[in-house]
Amino acid sequence: MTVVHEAPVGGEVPEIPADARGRVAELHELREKVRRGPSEKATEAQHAKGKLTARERIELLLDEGSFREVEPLRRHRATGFGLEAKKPHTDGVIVGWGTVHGRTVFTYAHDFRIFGGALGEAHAQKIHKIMDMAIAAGAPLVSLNDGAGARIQEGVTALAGYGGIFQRNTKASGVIPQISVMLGPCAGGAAYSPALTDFVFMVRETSQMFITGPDVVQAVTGEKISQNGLGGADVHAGVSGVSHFVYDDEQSCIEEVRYLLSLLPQNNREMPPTVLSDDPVQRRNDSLLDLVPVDGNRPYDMRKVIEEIVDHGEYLEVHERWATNVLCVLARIDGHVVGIIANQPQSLAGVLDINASEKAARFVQMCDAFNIPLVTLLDVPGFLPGVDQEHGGIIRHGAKLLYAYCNATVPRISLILRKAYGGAYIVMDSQSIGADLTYAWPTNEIAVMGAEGAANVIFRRDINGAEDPDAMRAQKIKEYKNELMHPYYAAERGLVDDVIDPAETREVLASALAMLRTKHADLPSRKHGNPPM
Ligand SMILES: CC(=O)SCCNC(=O)CCNC(=O)[C@H](O)C(C)(C)COP(=O)(O)OP(=O)(O)OC[C@H]1O[C@@H](n2cnc3c(N)ncnc32)[C@H](O)[C@@H]1OP(=O)(O)O
Repeated sequence: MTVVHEAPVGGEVPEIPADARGRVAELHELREKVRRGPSEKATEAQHAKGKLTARERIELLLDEGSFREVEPLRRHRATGFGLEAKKPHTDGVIVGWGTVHGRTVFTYAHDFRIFGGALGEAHAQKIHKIMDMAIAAGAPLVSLNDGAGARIQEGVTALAGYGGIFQRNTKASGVIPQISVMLGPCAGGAAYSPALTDFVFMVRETSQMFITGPDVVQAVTGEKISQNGLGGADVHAGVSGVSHFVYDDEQSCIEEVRYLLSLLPQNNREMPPTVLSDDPVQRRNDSLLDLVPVDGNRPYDMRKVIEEIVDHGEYLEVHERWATNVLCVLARIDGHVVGIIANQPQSLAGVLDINASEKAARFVQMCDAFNIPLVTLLDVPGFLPGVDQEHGGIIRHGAKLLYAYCNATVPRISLILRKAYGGAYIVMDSQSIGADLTYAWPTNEIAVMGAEGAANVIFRRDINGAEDPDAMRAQKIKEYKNELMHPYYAAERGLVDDVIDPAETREVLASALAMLRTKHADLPSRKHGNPPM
């Protein structure tokens, strides 16, 4: 049978089957043709690059057999540059919804085999429709990106199509989770939309993101660089911070998207999904005493502390390779999702710098938007001093983290493990900026700065005028430590709610989180704040 839609432009129009059965058969034939896509050769070329087709990706993302496609028969109506003769069904993007772990998820996937996945008017309208549906239904949106940006032949209508996506990305921000999975070379608009979403996933070697490709870069600046060198997965996961997660292959990448979705609510009116945990909340954390050295200058791996505290030691680390001096992870305590922000003493001693501030600020903001309580683990020597940092705007970037915490209305608990100095102590969810509960281990030191630095400033005259300046300095450091830097100084003033045995950490956090589950807090009515972006 010849499908009527086979030859829409010119040529002889085939007969429409007269009976209902014939028409149904025609429909199935058409569906099968659309499902197969443009050609076997194009599919082979996609596979040869180590990439899956759009439909294969959707199958990996969604629960088996749950995908319902929208507008599979859509075609563009553009003219010029030979487009009249090239009108493939789907117009290069497959859109629809299905379920992930039984919950509704909307998705769209660029089909690189059609116009290199480039976005034209019809293609854009399909994405707009699915985004509107996701917002209306209050369900997450996952984009599977493998597209060359604006479709060059369609000019300004393609550009306008991107505008509509950006506008919807922004409207959906903080309303439904938006996840961008980068699975091919994504240029121009195809890179900007992901930047507006909550999470960006990339795959090594096969995915790239850039505003302008290597050829344009070379023409404008003279710099010669490969696609991966300019905007590959490792660059964006480790240098620019554009990507939150990076994987070696598409299968493991998409599997992790499913895991992330299991930790997020459907929308901002829901709580994240809880599970029944068989990891007892009373489980003692005796190993923490040996894990964290008392000497504040000795490094250790904060990930091990997190593993010890959370259910079954399981967590998902966001931005694992970027700004490694701060850790941002999603995990569960007593089956309930929490967002943990922690200094990492084994990277730059856990200081806050420009990138760490920005990373943590975005994470705090995301958690607050999606009703995920915050647990902050402090072991911070301060903000990183230096000309580069000051000139790079550490004040402005550090303020982002301060703003994000001050603005967060979800339950907020902070725990000071060892030291918390200066502005970094205030910023990292101190009681004074609105933490609901603040705890400290008996090893904690909260102060404006370390004792050595403090003594050099406030006892400078005594030290310089002494017969033995070194002995005087040592004495003054000791005095300062004994007076101000003992664990109970803050507790006596009510600035920490309790000093706890490290072995009780999990139990204390779990009970505080349980108490705060019914917390309700409102911010003053306003159009929106004016954060230092
Ligand atoms: C707002 C904006 O989005 S501006 C950005 C506009 N987009 C761009 O500048 C990107 C232009 N394209 C490219 O640089 C490259 O095609 C890449 C890097 C994306 C992919 O490179 P390759 O993997 O080598 O694929 P290749 O270049 O062969 O493209 C595959 C097909 O898509 C087509 N294609 C690629 N980009 C576009 C585009 N933007 N518009 C229309 N068709 C395109 C190609 O003509 C080719 O078609 P064919 O199979 O019929 O020959």
